[in-house]
Amino acid sequence: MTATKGLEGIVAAESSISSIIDGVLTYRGYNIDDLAEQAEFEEVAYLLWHGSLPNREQLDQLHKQLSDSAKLPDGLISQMKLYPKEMNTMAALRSAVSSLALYDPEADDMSREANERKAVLLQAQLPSIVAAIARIKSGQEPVAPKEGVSIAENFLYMLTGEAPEEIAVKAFNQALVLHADHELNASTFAARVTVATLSDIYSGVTSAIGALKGPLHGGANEAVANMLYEIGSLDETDGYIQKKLDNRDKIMGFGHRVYKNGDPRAKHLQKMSRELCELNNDTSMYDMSVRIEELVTGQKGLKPNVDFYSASVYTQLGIEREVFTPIFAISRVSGWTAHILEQYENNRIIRPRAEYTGPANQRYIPVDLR
Ligand SMILES: CC(=O)SCCNC(=O)CCNC(=O)[C@H](O)C(C)(C)COP(=O)(O)OP(=O)(O)OC[C@H]1O[C@@H](n2cnc3c(N)ncnc32)[C@H](O)[C@@H]1OP(=O)(O)O
Ligand SMILES: O=C([O-])CC(=O)C(=O)O
Repeated sequence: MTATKGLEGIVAAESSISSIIDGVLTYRGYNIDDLAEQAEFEEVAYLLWHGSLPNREQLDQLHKQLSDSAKLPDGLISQMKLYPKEMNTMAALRSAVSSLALYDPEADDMSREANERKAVLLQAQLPSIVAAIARIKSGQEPVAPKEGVSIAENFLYMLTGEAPEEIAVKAFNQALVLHADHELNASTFAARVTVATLSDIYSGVTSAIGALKGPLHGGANEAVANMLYEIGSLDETDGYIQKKLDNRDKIMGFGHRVYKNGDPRAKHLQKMSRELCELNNDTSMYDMSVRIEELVTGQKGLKPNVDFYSASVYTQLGIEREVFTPIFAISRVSGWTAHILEQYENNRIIRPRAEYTGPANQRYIPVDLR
């Protein structure tokens, strides 16, 4: 038995949710480019869960279900207020989502209907949790969700307490669409491994959040923003990046296990980043990002992934860096829950083997004789 490090190239599940073939990403057969330009995030969530786009009536019904479910249990808000102010926002999100199960009397109901209902509930409540965590961390009261508005608008409203501009809602909606699902990425795999033991959907999403937190996965968007702040200006960019390249350090937001010729989501985020920077009359962050791309792609052949330009997009929307990875989770929970539902439908416990590399034939010596 020989192990493949990082399971590279291993096909570990069948799935009909999203595909990456020859560098083209589709959700249920729809090209991500079309969805990014035209779809509302709620339509995409429906598509991932049900396999087809909703008609007007189905979409209206989903909007209503999401709106009805967006308010958080009072007990959860009280609990989040007790988290230390220095909390890591992804750790707080992980704890809060785990706690959500305690407030759901159907948490362990494994019927398809109950799990679909919980998928909608998680999709509705994650934005409310993330906005509440961000506000509590900065010493502000959480803002209750608004009725009858989209997830993108509601999240930006709950974050600031003010009605967001139309352009911000449009950009944020597009970012949500672009992050919604991505085949068997690490967090989705973690979710599937967890629920394949027939554990509940909350456990699956909690595992996924833990996996997304790492800087090699979703945590890279915050790490990119930290890098841009550390560099500070276009003039400093070449020196900073060259030093990292010479030291063979990783440059966050570049490279991908599957895409070797570029991530199809990055161009949309790059365009959005440029437009928002121009609108804000300050293109310095965009200019720095483009220069970093020139250097890293030029010297290492590595292309930006979804996390690279999303950092400047969220910054231009006035969002704090520590909320970037939780925002990823707000979108990806649609994909995680779709994969969890798919796993339950055709389940077998996921239990691979390890190639043993430790010592053999050890003799036990009692503790006082060692
Ligand atoms: C939503 C997402 O999860 S997208 C990914 C977000 N993560 C990041 O942006 C973090 C930076 N990127 C990386 O760490 C990696 O490219 C990953 C984790 C995305 C993919 O990892 P893997 O498929 O295991 O690629 P691996 O790390 O083996 O890279 C292959 C080679 O490219 C190099 N490389 C890969 N990414 C980078 C990078 N960002 N900067 C510099 N060098 C890199 C590696 O050092 C390695 O070089 P070597 O063969 O000389 O040792
Ligand atoms: O697929 C991956 O390995 C990481 C990724 O881009 C994502 O989860 O969106």
